[in-house]
Amino acid sequence: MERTFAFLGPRGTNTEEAARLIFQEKGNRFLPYRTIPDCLEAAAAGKVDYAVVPWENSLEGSVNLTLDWIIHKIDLPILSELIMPISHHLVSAKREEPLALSQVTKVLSHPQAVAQCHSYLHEHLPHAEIEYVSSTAEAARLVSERFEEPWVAISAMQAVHVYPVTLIAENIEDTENNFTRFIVLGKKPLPFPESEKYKTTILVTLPSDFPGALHQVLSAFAWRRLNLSRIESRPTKTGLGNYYFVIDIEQKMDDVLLPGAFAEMEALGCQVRFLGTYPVFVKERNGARISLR
Ligand SMILES: O=C(O)C(=O)C[C@]1(C(=O)O)C=C[C@@H](O)C=C1
Repeated sequence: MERTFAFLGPRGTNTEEAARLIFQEKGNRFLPYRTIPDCLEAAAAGKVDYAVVPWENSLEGSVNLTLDWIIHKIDLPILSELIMPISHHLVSAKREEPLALSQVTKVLSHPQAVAQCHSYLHEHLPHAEIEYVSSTAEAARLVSERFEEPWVAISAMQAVHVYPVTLIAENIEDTENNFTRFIVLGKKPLPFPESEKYKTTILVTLPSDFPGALHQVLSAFAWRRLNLSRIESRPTKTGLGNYYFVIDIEQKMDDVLLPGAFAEMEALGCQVRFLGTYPVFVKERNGARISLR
């Protein structure tokens, strides 16, 4: 059965690698979209079956654009998560004389990628301007097109195979512990194999004027011994100081514990929105295959 996947493009992004890794079966089609909102809207409008987007990085934290779009703009369940190691590389346009770092005037990349390479940039390219673009592959594409400019891009290794660029420096991320979580969203369920690890993600809005509401919410999980792996607050966009809490619970939706916790929060006056219950897949660094954890 043919399935279509929107990914943050153009060709050669980390998101494309994540999408192709998790959906390796023949017949799947992967379509590049220019921005994260474009990917999510394509899946929401049924132009593609699924969207694959980044949503958290181990060095830089949440990809706020993904969170905000899921919260405010669309209503698509999260169907799975892939955790993938990320390496960044410095590339320039192919040129006769290799570009010396001292000649570089501008570094282009995605804001998350730049943030994951601050130490390298501080040490080796303190003189260069930083320009944020929509993805790491877009940075490589632009640098290759403007080959007369002394510009470099921070991009993934796949981009080196897609665009006419040369590697200048490899693995420039601040630490080896650089992992990004990608999620798959879509209306139709996907037949994933059983996994040892599942998560459930919810969005909680606290009642106003309720001192200690967050404490009460957390205790609804604590006394049921439900493990939380992330609590992220995002503005509701209704006024300064109003927040949603995105909460990842380390287990699959069940019939007893989670419905009980949600009912308890609702009884406190909280609004609870279910964002998905899904298997987690992990690609180990240097691991040829993804494993289930
Ligand atoms: O630009 C890319 O290659 C992406 O896939 C985006 C993205 C991100 O938004 O976090 C994905 C993984 C890395 O953390 C850096 C950039």
